[in-house]
Amino acid sequence: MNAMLERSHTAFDTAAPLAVDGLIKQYDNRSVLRGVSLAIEPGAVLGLIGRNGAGKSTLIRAMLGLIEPDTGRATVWGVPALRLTDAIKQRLGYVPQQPEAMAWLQVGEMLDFVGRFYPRWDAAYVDATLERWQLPRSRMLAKLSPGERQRVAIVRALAPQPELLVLDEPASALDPVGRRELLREIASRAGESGTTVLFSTHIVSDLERVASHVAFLHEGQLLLHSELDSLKERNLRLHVPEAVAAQLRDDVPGEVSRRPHPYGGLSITVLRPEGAPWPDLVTVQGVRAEALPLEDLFIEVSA
Ligand SMILES: Nc1ncnc2c1ncn2[C@@H]1O[C@H](COP(=O)(O)OP(=O)(O)OP(=O)(O)O)[C@@H](O)[C@H]1O
Repeated sequence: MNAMLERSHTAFDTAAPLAVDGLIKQYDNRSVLRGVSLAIEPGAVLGLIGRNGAGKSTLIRAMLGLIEPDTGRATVWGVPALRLTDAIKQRLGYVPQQPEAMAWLQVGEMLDFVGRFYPRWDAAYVDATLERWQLPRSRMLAKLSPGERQRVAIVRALAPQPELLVLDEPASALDPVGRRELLREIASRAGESGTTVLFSTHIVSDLERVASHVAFLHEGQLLLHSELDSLKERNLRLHVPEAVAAQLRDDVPGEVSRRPHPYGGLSITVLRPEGAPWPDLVTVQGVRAEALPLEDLFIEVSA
């Protein structure tokens, strides 16, 4: 696997809505997070992407102080995540991957109960959304389908009008219509209220629809953290004909991966650092260049 390609922020940014530095976490002597450092800018919509088991939920839980890392630190607006005050908790909304059941309550009872703890609780939003999603207040939480339970968890997280919204694979149990609606809601919260959003996913198209930034986690390491548009502009796959490939001695600057091209020569993926020029190879006669779809770029980066 490639060494870490692009570290995010080197300095620990304590003013950031969410920041982690050097997070290491092991379970049963297996490293799940291997030194993750990341800071999320105010107003960013960060899509955290990675394959099953990459460590996304573990990272999110450590960022919010729900688990303690073995090493490293996490802060929420500069406050250590393991010691969040009620005032900080009121400013953040969290949709866990598996929302807690509270099975003995009805939908409306649970939301009314939770709402009492939030000064900015938007009861009108709750009523309108429950109606739009055809979720009667009188339904028992225990009897909801996983998708319905996820919708209730989303309402619960959004109703306090949080400044920071953290969603762990929020769309996993939603149907395509629900997923689109949720993504629209995330985009409008970010656009209109300046809400900072972190959401994890393994669906690249969801990420492309709403994220301003992307972080790619692979086997517990953060391989990429970038603005989404910049990432799209900075990558190229180069098809290098055999005659040119034979003369290549060293790695190409920004090289991410190289493999034999099915029709001869080499296929080299390049990720140009921010502000750096393209490598000279791009202009060599016979070399063809194409931008990669993000999904392919993630595969190359983790190859
Ligand atoms: N409490 C735990 N005890 C033991 N192992 C754990 C625990 N929590 C997570 N793991 C392991 O850590 C690894 C990362 O899990 P995590 O849930 O963070 O991944 P993920 O990227 O969110 O995966 P997915 O996309 O499948 O939800 C997995 O191999 C998982 O089995």
